[in-house]
Amino acid sequence: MTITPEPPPAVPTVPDLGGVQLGSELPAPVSPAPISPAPAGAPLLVDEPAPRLPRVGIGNDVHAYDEGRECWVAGVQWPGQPGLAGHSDGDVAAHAACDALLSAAGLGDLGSNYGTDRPEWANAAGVALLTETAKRVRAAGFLIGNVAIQLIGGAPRIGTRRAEAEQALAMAIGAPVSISATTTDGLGFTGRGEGLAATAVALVLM
Ligand SMILES: Nc1ccn([C@@H]2O[C@H](COP(=O)(O)O)[C@@H](O)[C@H]2O)c(=O)n1
Ligand SMILES: C[C@@]1(CO)OP(=O)(O)OP(=O)(O)OC[C@H]1O
Repeated sequence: MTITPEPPPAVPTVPDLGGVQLGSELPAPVSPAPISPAPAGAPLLVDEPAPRLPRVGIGNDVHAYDEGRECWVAGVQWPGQPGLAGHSDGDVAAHAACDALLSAAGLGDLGSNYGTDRPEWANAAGVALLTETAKRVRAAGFLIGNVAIQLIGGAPRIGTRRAEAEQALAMAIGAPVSISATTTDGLGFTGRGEGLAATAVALVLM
């Protein structure tokens, strides 16, 4: 039986770039140095320092709105905005950042570090928890790279004071903090105006 080879797959066409060649501005690729196989009987473990890989951590927090409390979000007071319920000041942005840093450093979470059973943290400011968290992360031998936070909910509108809020939290951890926000387009508990949520990621180095 004669087998007819299938035609090669069609090469994707490249859009007309008006004479500009894709990749023409890139340096010529450099061939990697050949890697010699380890000689037979060589020990598998080499006496070299382990690479200092970055570690990421994730944090989430949610608090219900409480009109009777001052609104503290992302280390900043928001006059005229609904406050947040909680054992502390309910600053979801600072709390999510704490959890992300603790997670990156393998130091547990907010509850295991500052549980509601510890009266000394009652009504604590988010910035106070974050300052203490950064101290614990550094004491465990980590450098803090950065923290990124996203607020999820309608109020407060972080965009109106983003730089101020980022600076307040950056001062607390001694590293850059970026804050974004989304409203969820009216969906879910945040859309119904029941509360505010935040998610954060942190990067630390050993
Ligand atoms: N608490 C918030 C929520 C949103 N923003 C800003 O509004 C933009 C549009 O929100 P979507 O839900 O439609 O994505 C968002 O990108 C933020 O710039 C805010 O400042 N504070
Ligand atoms: C911060 C702590 C402690 O004061 O209390 P809350 O303000 O209730 O915050 P939450 O993020 O729900 O839990 C962590 C608690 O340990």
